[in-house]
Amino acid sequence: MPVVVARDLSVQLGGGTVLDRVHLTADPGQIVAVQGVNGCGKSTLLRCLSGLLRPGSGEVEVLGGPPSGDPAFWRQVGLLAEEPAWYPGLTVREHLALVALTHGVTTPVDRALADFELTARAAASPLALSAGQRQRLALAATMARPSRLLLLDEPEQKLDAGFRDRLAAMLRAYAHAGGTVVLATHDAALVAAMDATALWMRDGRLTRTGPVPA
Ligand SMILES: Nc1ncnc2c1ncn2[C@@H]1O[C@H](COP(=O)(O)OP(=O)(O)OP(=O)(O)O)[C@@H](O)[C@H]1O
Repeated sequence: MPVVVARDLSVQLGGGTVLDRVHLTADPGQIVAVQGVNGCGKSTLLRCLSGLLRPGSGEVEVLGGPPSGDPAFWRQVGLLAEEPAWYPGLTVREHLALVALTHGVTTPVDRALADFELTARAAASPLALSAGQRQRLALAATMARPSRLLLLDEPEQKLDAGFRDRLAAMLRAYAHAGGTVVLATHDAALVAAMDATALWMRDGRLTRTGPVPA
């Protein structure tokens, strides 16, 4: 059974059509990567899939029902969209410890710090991190806990090339273990490295074909 089903999704914003009868499905173990130019509607699609935006028409089913927005839903779904608000009085380690405690993660926090290359900054406040380090912390907070679905809006943002490769490997492993990923991205190399199903958004429509090379 698919983890994500979107049928005939349409969204109008600011008087224009942003999503136009979009269909999308994502199965367990599948990584679906949506690419397309700035403003083509990728984030809007992810907002619909996460239940943060109600489509004007069409249907979304996530894990067998409409995205409900209650804690039980979010415990199964990891979302990386806008940068989260950090607690200035908590360190990087304490943020990840909070996530681990809340989600019953038994793997030591040191492991997540190492996986996301944050060990050397574990005692810092998130506000004292570089932009790329903060992106890694946001990814760690999303990925270092159990979930069945990851919805990621441009997870490659601000990451260096080495960590992008690492991210691809981590997402591949997540999918290999049965997780589902739907992401919006501008990084074609990341899509290839993850062996993802590549989709393109153009004029509010989702297609399987990318831009024709010039
Ligand atoms: N609240 C809003 N009111 C009006 N128009 C909006 C609103 N939010 C988004 N839009 C418009 O909807 C379109 C799609 O925006 P969206 O953020 O989904 O694009 P995107 O593909 O994620 O772009 P990017 O690659 O720049 O992140 C854009 O033209 C944007 O200007």
